[in-house]
Amino acid sequence: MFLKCLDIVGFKSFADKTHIDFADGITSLLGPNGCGKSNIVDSIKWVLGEQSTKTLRAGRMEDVIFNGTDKRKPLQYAEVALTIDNSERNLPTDLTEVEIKRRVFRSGESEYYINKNRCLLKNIRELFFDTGVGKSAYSILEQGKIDQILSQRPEDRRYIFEEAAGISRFKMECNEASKKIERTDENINQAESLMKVEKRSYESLKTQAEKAKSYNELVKRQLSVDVDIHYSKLKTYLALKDMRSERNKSLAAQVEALKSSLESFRVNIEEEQARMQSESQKSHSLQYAINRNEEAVNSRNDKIAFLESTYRDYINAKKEAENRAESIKSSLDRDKSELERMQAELDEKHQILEESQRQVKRANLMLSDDLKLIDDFKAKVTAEENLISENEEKIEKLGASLKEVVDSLASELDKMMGEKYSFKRRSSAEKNFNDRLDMIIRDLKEKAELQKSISSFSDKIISFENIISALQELKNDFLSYKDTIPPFIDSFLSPDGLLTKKREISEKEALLRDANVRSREKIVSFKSQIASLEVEVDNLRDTIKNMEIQLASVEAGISSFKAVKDNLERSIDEKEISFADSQSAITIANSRIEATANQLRQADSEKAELLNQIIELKKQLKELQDEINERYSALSSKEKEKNDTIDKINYLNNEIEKNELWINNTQDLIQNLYASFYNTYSRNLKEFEDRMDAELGEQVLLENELAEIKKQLQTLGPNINHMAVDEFEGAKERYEFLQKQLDDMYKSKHDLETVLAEIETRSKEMFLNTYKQISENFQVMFRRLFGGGRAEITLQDPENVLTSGIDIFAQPPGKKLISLTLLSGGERSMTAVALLFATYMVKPSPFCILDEIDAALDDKNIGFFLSVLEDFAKDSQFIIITHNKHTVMGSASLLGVTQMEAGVSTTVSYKLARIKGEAVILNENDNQVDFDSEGRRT
Ligand SMILES: Nc1ncnc2c1ncn2[C@@H]1O[C@H](COP(=O)(O)OP(=O)(O)OP(=O)(O)O)[C@@H](O)[C@H]1O
Repeated sequence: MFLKCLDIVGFKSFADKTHIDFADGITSLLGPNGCGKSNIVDSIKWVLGEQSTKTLRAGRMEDVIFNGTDKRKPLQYAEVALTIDNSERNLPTDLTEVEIKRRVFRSGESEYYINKNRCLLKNIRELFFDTGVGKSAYSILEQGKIDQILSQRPEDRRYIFEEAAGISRFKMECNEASKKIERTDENINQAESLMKVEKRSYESLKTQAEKAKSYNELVKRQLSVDVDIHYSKLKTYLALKDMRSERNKSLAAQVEALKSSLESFRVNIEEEQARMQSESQKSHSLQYAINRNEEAVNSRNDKIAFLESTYRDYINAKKEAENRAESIKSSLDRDKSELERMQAELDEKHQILEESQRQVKRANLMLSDDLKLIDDFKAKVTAEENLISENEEKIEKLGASLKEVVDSLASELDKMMGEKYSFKRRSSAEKNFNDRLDMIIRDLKEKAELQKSISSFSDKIISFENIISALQELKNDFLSYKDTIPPFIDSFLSPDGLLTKKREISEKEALLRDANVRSREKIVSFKSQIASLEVEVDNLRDTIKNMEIQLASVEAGISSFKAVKDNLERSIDEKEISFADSQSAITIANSRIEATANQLRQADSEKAELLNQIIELKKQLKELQDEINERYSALSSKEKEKNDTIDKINYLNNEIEKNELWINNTQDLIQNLYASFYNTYSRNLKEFEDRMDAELGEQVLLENELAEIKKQLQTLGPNINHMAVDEFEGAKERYEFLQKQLDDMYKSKHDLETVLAEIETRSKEMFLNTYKQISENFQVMFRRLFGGGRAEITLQDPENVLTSGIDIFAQPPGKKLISLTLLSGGERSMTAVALLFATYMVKPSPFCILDEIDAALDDKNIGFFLSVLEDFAKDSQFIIITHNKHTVMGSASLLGVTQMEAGVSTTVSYKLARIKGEAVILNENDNQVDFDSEGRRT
C-alpha cells in the first residue's frame, strides 16, 4: 500500500473535515453524478503540487476552496493532507510514513508541509521525482488524460515515457544547465564588451603611467638633490650657530663667575655695612646709656629731695594721728557706759513685751478653742438636723406604707367579712356574753352569800347544777361570740400578715419619732452651748484687741528706744573705726617713715653706682667710634671694587647679546631653509634627517645637477596625468579580473556543456531503453486488451530522441492499421489503457487513480480491462472512479461518496457481498444499496 489516508477540509465540495482510509488492491469510488468523487482526485493532485487551475477544473486557485451553499457560508481556506506509507522506500527518504500537506487561503497565500514541517513546493516535487507519482506523472489518469495521450500532438505523449525512463529529473537538470549556459553566455558577452572598453583605457593609461613614472622619478631625484643642497646649507648654518653658541656659553660662564664674585662683594659689603650698622647702633646705645644714666643720676637727686620732704610729712602725720586717737578714746568710753545702761532698760522692756505677747497668744488660743467648739456644735446641730429630716422622710415613707397597709387591711376586711361579720351581730354577741357573765357573777355572789349562811344552816345544800348550766350557756355564748370574730384575723396577725406589718411600721415610725425628739433636744442643748460660747468669744476678742493695742505701744516704745540705742551703737562703731583708723595711721606713718628712710639710703647708693657706670660707658664709646672710623675706610675701597666688576659684566652681556642676534639670524636662515623646502615640495625637510649624517656632495655640483633635472622636467611638459599610475594599477587590476572572470566563464560554460552532453547521452540511453520496453509491452498489452490485433509506437525523429514526438498506431482485431483519430471512443480508451499498462510494466507507479476511464468500454472490454487490472493490482494500489457495476464488483473494496446535505460531500463505507449467488453492495448497516442510485449503469 502506498496511499494510506487522505484528510480533506474545505476543499471544493468537501466543506467538513473528511478522513479517507485507502485499502490495498483495487478500490472503487462510487457515487452519483456531481457528488464529489472527482474532487477527491483533484485534492490528491492538488496536494501533490498541481499548479494548473485547468487541470484542477477551477478558474482560479481560490476556486478550490469550498465556496458555500444555500445554507453554508464559504470557507476561508482549503487544506488537504495525504499520508503515504513509505515502508518500501518508494520515496527517497528513510521515514516509513510521510505526510504531505497543502493549504491555501482566499488571500492566495499557499503553504506546504512535509511531516508538519513547512516547506517549499519544490521540496514536494523533488520527493516524487521519478516515482511515477506527481503532478504530471501517469499515476493519475482521467478521461482528459486519455485524450492527451492519444492527442494529435505526438510531443504531448512524451511525458509518460520520460517519467517511466526516470529522466524527468535529468530533463529538469538539462533545462537548468541550458539556462545556466544561456546565462553564462550572456555574462560572457557582457564581460567581453566590458573587456573591450577596459582594454582601451588600459593601454592609454599605460602610456600616461609611464610618462608619469619618469616624471615621478625626476621629481624624486630633484627632491633628493634638493634635500642634499638644503642639508649642506643647513649643516653650514648649524656649525655657525654652534660656534656662536659656544662663544656665548663661555661669555655667560665669565658673566656668571663675575656675578658670583659680585655677589661675594655684595655679601662682604652688606656684612661690613651690617657690622658698621650694629657698631653704630652699639655706639648709639652706649651714648643712649650714658644719657640715660645721667638722667637717672638727676632723677635720683630729685628723688632724694622728694624723699626727704616726704619723711618730714610722715613725722607730722604720725603726731596728728596720735592726738586724734586719744580724744576719740575718751569719747568712746563715755558712749559705751551709756550703751550698757540703755541695754539694761531695753531688756526690761522686752520682758514686758514678751509677757504681753504670751497673754495675747493664750487669749487667741482660747478664742480659737471656743471657735472650734462653736464649729463642732454647729456641725452637730447640722448632723442632728439632717438626721431629723432623714427620719421625717422615712416617717413620711412609713406613713405612705402604713396607709397602703391600712387600705389593704380595710379592703381585705371588707372583702373577708362580707355580711357575715357585722358590728351589730358582734355587739349583740358581746352584750349577750357580758350579760351572761354578769348574771353568773351575780349568781355566784348569791351562792357565796348563801355559802356563808350555810355554815349556820348546814342542812341547806348548795346546788352547782345551775352554775354548770349557766357556764354551759356561757360557753355557748362564747362560741357564738367567737363566730362573730372572723378567722382571717389570725392571718392578719401572722408574721407576714397585714396587721403584723402595720404594727411593725407603727413601731418603726414611733422609734423614728422618738429619735427626732431626742435630736431636737440635742439641737436645743447644742445651740444654747453655742450661744454661751459666742458670748465668751466676743469677750475674748475684746480682751485680745486691748492687749494688742497695749502691745503695739510697748513695741513702739521699744523700737524708738532701740533707735536711740542703735544710734549710740553706730556712733560707738564709727568712733571705734576712727580710733582704729588713727591707730593704723600711726602704724602706717611709722612704716612709711621707715620705708622712706630706706629709700633715701637706696637712692644715695644708686646715684653713686650710676656715676661709676657713666665713666665706664664713656670709655667704651670712645673705643667703638675709633673702630667704626677704621671700618668705614675699608668699606669704601670694597665698593669701588664692586663697581668695577659691574662694568665688566655689562660689557660681557653686551657681547652675549650681539652673539644671540647672530644665532637668531642663523636660526632664521635655517627656518627659511625648512620653509622654502616645504613651499617647494609640501614636505617637511625633517623627514630626510638621515641625510644629515650622510656624506653630501659638493654644494656647487649638487646645484648643477638640480638645474639639469629641472631642465628635463621642463622637456616632459606640463600635461602629466599624476593619477595615471594609480589609475593604471586600477585598470590593470580590472583588466586582469575581467580576464580571469572571462576565463572562469569559458570554463564553466565548457563544464556545463560537458555535463549537458553527458546528461543528454544518459537520458537518450535511458529513454531509448524504456521506449523500447514500452513499445514491446504495448504490443503485448494491446493484444491482451483487444483479444488480438496489433499496435506500435514510433519515434518521429529518431535522430533527436529527447525531443522527438511519438506516434501511436493501432490495429484492433480484424481491422486495418489506422491512425488513432479513426478509433471509436472505447477503442481509444483501450489503446490508452494498453499504453498505460505497458508503461507500468516498465516502471510501476506505487498507486494509480483512474477516473472513469472505463466509461466507454462495453462489457466484453470491461472484462479484459478488469483481468489486466487485477494482475497489476498485485503490485500497485488502484483507485477507480467508476459507474460501471462490473468494475465495482471486481474491486476489493468500495468507498462511497454522497451529499446528504446539498452541495456538501461526505464519504460512506460500502462493502461487497453475495446474496443468493448475486453480488450486492451493502451499507454500514448491512442494508443492500441500490447500485443504480449510487452508480449510473448496470
Ligand atoms: N469550490 C467548490 N465549492 C463547493 N462545491 C464545489 C466547488 N468546486 C466544485 N464543487 C462542486 O463539486 C461538484 C463536482 O464534483 P465532482 O466533479 O467531483 O463530481 P463527481 O462525483 O466526479 O461527478 P460525475 O460522476 O458526474 O463525474 C459540483 O457539484 C460542483 O458544484
